[in-house]
Amino acid sequence: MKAALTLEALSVGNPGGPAILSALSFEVRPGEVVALLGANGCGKTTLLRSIAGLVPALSGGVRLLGQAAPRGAVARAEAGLALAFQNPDDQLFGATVGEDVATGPLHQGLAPGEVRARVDEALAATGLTHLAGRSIEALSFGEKKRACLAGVLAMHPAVLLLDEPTAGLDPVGERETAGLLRRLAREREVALLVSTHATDEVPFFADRVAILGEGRLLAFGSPADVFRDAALLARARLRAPAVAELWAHLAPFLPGLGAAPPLTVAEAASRLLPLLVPSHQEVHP
Ligand SMILES: Nc1ncnc2c1ncn2[C@@H]1O[C@H](COP(=O)(O)OP(=O)(O)OP(=O)(O)O)[C@@H](O)[C@H]1O
Repeated sequence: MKAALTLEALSVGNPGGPAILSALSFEVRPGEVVALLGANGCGKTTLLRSIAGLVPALSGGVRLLGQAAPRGAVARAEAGLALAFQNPDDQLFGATVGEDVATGPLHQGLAPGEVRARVDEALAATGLTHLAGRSIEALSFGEKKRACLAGVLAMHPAVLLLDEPTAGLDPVGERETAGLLRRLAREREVALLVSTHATDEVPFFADRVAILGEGRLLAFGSPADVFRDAALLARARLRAPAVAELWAHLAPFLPGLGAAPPLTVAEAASRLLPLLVPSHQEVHP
């Protein structure tokens, strides 16, 4: 399958400054979610802004849907790419939530009925329908983050870049957003590149993980591969999901657990129950 987004030896930094990340090469396929992980200040936002065309690359290239990406943010948006900003105040300009979410579809030149349908759909997906008429200034931080997500969803992009979409969300909202990202990828074939510090959610939404650190791409692989590499995580100032850390503490004393830790509570439960309750499999086949 042709990649939706391809980075070719891309080096990025702030205008006039040195490279923050050098020679990054990886791709995101249609229907795939790639999580972008790395410590504070490693360059996740800089990378996403550069891919979106807001900051020129220092060297290397970006391909969108198989073509060299056009220059500049507007041309890249027209080519099917959207970025939801880390700081909602950088993105939200409409008077009300509904007006703000309509901005993208209106710029796309859609008919009024289609714009309304896109807005309704995006607000429902992000749990904001009841706030459609509320002024942007009156929103809580978490509501603003959801409004940012709704705004990019309404544009129906082929490639969606999300900068910490779950930051500031309540725990249920965090899990709901993880599910929404999964569905977007599966049902609409969107390619998603998502920067996040929500380590415990990554196994729920990401197919592959890009680990950034030391000014470069340290690793690119499945959540199982990267989260089971303790040396890699230490180098990148990251940790595995909490349930995998618990497993690592227990495994030396309970050989039956096996070495490869689970990444979700559900996976841990299904592996622990037969050990702790031998009759479990007969009772609950
Ligand atoms: N306008 C700017 N001018 C100079 N340096 C900047 C500018 N914006 C960001 N930086 C620096 O660039 C580096 C990368 O910042 P960036 O925001 O991309 O990191 P990040 O990985 O997204 O961090 P976080 O996890 O804290 O959001 C940081 O050291 C930051 O201080």
